[in-house]
Amino acid sequence: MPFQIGTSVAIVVTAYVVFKSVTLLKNYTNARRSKFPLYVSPIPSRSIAWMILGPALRLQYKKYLPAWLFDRLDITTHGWEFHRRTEYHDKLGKAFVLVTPDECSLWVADPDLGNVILQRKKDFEQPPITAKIVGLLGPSVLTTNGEDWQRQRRIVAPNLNEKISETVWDESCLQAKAMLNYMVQHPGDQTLNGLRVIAKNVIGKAGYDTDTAWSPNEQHLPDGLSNGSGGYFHTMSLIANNIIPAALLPTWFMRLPIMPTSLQLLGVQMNRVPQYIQTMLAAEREAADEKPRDNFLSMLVRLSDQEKMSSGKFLTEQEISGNLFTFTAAGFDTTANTMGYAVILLTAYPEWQDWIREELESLDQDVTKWRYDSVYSKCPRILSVMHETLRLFPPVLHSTRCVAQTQEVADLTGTHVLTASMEVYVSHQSIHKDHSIWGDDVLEFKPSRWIDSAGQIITPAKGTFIPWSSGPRICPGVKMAQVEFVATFATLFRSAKCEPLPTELEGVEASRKNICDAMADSIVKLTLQVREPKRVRLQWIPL
Ligand code: HEM
Repeated sequence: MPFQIGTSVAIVVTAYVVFKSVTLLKNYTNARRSKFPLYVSPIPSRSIAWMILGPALRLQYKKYLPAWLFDRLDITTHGWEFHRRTEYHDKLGKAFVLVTPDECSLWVADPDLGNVILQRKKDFEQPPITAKIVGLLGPSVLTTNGEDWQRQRRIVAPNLNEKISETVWDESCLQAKAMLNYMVQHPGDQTLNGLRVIAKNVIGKAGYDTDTAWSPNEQHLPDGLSNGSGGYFHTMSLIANNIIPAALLPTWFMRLPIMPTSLQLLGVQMNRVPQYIQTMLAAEREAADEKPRDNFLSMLVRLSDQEKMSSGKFLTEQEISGNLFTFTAAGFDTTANTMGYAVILLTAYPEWQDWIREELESLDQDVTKWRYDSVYSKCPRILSVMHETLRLFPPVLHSTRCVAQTQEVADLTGTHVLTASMEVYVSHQSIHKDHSIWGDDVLEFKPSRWIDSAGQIITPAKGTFIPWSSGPRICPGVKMAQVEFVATFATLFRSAKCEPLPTELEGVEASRKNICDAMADSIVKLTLQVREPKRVRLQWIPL
């Protein structure tokens, strides 16, 4: 019997190794045609086990493996660019092809080539892996291509334009004021969580017309679970924190008693999503009957009317679910993490707090008097803090595309043929850390690099600053995120300063180093974030 089990295992393992060797060879042949430099790794980079365990075990295998082996593993780990910056590109070139048994992917850190790829949306499409991961609740503007993308983009983008700026501004100021009042009284490890609460509540107000008072605990189950939106927001936050298992594991599997409690909760909550959406849409229909409303959710309700199909402006039920997820999770996680990194950077390098305060001193001390029209444009230094944070810590590390049909691209090394189904990653992170673009102080946090002699924000050369991607699929939430960031930071730093909170055993300098170390220990979940936010202990001191 043991012999039979042993033989069966040996047969399965041999078949797996042979199969992966064949696919590796096939991908290698495909990659060679491109004439880009090649880098080969034997790791099955798309296996669920590796996608979940790879990033989690990175520090262990870094410790025990020789550098040549570690390098081959590390490049297949999602988020490698954050830790390795331009290292692989320095060795291999500004564009190279990674070959594994599961993928053949072009990595681009050349701003000109990246720009061309992101402009050619028909030649370089959103790949199936994006739909698999970010489309877990249905197709959306982020996951589709061709006519489906065009129809959804025309519907979604206009709802994120200037007309919501005033609401976003007012709500961000209100939320930040409440958070500051709490933080001044409660120094400790809550700041990053508090900023997530702001981002979530601002999306709630701007997208769903939902008023939620700021409260310190993002993770606690909100009272409104039964009314749909409370439970929905809570689930979006859980998914954002566990995107890979949420996308790749079936919910029945997550709910097994042997699974960690956090995964079981995720499984239960994900099963409830259709019910939450139905409740939200029904409540919105009722509210709209009384008084027509103008927000993201009411727009979805209007377009869910299938009779509109003939007008070409409609969304299917699945698309409503998918776009709600994209709008909520993508919009909130990106902005929340950007704000988190910016607070850490300003605390680690306090001279920049003094620099932004010079700008803020001209503003009324009473935040409730601030109006978007008159105050936002007076804060270019705060916007430059956002840009500098996004340069160093872009929440989305790269734009992902795939080659739909054979394409040609050219760079300084010549013309290259790219064959389907090659994937393409335009690396925001590696381009943002390139010293030939940004200078020798590339790794320094220096917001003043964004301000020209007239005190206005500098527009960098095409393709060199792309935290929001570029081309026709550029993030439609840029303005919303900027308004939210500026309102929040103006409110926080107009009346307080932020310092590291030392423990009894460490001094201020040691605690400053501790928050920098916490920031360096980041991980990609839905977007880039500090692995252990509770390590960031801060105190807010009123001025
Ligand atoms: C700092 C904040 C943000 C960053 C860094 C960011 C980044 C990005 C990036 C890089 C993409 C393009 C991905 C690709 O090329 O495949 C994207 C797309 C998108 N973002 Fe954002 N985003 C932010 C905020 C927001 C907000 C606040 C919203 C809405 C509430 C939003 C909604 C979207 C949507 C709908 C798309 C899909 C666009 C399309 O494919 O046509 N984002 N975002």
